[in-house]
Amino acid sequence: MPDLDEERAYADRCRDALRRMVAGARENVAVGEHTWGDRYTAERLGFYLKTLARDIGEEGDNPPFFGAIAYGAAAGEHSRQRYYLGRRHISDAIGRPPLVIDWRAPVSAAFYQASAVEPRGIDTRRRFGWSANRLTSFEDEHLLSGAPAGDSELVRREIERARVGPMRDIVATIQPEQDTLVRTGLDVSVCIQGAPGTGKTAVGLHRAAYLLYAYRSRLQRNGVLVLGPNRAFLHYISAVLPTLGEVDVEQTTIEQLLDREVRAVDEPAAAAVKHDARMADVLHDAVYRRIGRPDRAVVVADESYKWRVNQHEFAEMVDEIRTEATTYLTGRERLVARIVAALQRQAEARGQNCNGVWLRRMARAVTPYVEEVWPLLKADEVLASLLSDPREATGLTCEEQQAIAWPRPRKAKTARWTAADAVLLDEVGAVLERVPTYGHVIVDEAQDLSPMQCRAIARRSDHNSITVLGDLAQGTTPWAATDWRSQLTYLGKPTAEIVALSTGYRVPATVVELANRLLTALQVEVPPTRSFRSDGELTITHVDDLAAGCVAAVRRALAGEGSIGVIAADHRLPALTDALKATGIEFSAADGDARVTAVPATLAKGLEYDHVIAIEPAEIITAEPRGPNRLYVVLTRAVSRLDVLHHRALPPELH
Ligand SMILES: Nc1ncnc2c1ncn2[C@@H]1O[C@H](COP(=O)(O)OP(=O)(O)OP(=O)(O)O)[C@@H](O)[C@H]1O
Repeated sequence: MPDLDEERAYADRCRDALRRMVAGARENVAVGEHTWGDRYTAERLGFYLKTLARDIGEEGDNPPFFGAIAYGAAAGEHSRQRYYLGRRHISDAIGRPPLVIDWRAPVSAAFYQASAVEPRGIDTRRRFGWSANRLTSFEDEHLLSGAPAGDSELVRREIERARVGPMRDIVATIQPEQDTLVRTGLDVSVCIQGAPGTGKTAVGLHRAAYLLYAYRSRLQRNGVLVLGPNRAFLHYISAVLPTLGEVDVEQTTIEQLLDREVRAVDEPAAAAVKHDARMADVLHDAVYRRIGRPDRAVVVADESYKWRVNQHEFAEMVDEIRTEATTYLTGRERLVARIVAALQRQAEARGQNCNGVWLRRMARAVTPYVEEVWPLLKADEVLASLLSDPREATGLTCEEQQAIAWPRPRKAKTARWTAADAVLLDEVGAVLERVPTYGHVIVDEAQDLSPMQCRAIARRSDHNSITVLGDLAQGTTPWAATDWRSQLTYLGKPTAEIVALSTGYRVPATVVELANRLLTALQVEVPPTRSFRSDGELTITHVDDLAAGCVAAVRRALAGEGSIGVIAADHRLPALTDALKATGIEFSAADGDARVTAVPATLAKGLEYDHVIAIEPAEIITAEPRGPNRLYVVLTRAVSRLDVLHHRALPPELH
């Protein structure tokens, strides 16, 4: 294997080749703008090139490769071959073997999966250490020698490094159990139950990148959707996929996906009913109840003739289509078409020429008859009518009907929709007509979704696969799942495989041990986390004044490195941020990028900070019905250090 100087020379050669690739591609864009006439493609390519240019130019901290594998003599087609692995494929000439192979290529899988027990023909696995953009070291594992490999120091250092800024990719250090999930085929739906910091989000994002590489043409049309819990989370993860060269993945929240202006908040009792699975039948009924029975025949005058479908035949058509239609509006269109076809048969029997113009005229003429029995509906009108008078919702109890009833009837135009209404509107919309689907959907923090939200996701992945990521112990919504099988059923994938991850890469062992003590209070069956990390620090301090204690803790934390997150019950946070402001400490909100971030407990999910200052656990517990779960989330955000400050008594589990 080459020595360090030779590896550095190889890295320079790769950088030069990458620069030439960018220059060549840029030229292609310039040419493409004139010849393709496809502005979209040129734009996407331009965006891709900018990312590429930024990676090798401005950012400069993305090494061209992170690992290499050298095969032994008895490795078939790979015999004595050496491959370098990087975030992207690099080649210096067409027809020559690439200098660097994309981490997603089939040959790269061996880098992640090979072990001393199962070397897969690999003689040496080399991991490279970089500092900024300089190759500083490498570490070899000789897998064929049969000696058991110890833990890689470079992997440990990467996992234990202090965190700053947004989430980074983990391509250099993906662990074997994670790699298996990342490389699961496009046709397979999988559910990953993982304790905090086990890399669920990382696995989900890398799976998106892998699928786009391995199944690009199949995914080109429908795309990949990543759903996260809130904007702060999306901000945190937003850089990972672009760094991996994937800029076309839609990353959003379920609220943004449903795209409704939310102008009101439901009482808890109303929200509970609206998110209940029975609402699917209630809404289906509310739509299909509008279909009536014809009370007259269809009669259409056509020059000197009159074509007709008698009342009985008309009623039969309605009944038949009602049972076979996939959606309400296709049913309506089919009814029009069926009536027109009946008229056409009569007209043709009389020698009429039934061309396109004639057919369209007939369709217009029969529409008023259809409207009487199968009226055109809009989702917001259906829901406004139901919420104005929910007595027709026979699947609900009287109390439930009252809980969702508006105080006075309203029209759709003046309705002030809530977040739960947005989900119901989507459901009604789907009863009316099909929604477009994605090629693959990745759902993070899926334990928090209600049955109705799950259905909204299920219909967007109809006939396609999904990746479900979550942790039952971190469920904080009133409808949070307590078992995955039923959640998967609502998500339309009842038989998806459930895989558990329990090695935590974020939270150090001392902090994990504290958080694990809460598990018994959470009433869900999940294995406790095992931490990969033996470093880290935990302090629990009683303070007389929370705000003053917080300021002092932040000051101490600022003397070290890494990001700092102050997390407190939502109603406590303003007093703390006022105190930070008064002392001139700069900080940002949960979706900002300052070194200190002030985070309400309800937004902490999915985020992580090098140093977390968690304020008053007892208050976090009492702030909401699932307070213990929220506290579990808060305590597991720390990467290197957790300071717990309390004035009130600590919750008994934490003693
Ligand atoms: N193989 C790995 N190599 C390096 N870092 C890793 C690896 N796996 C996970 N991490 C890091 O551990 C941290 C936690 O990962 P991630 O946020 O994906 O976990 P999670 O299971 O989604 O956690 P939570 O449920 O608490 O949101 C991240 O900083 C991630 O980059």
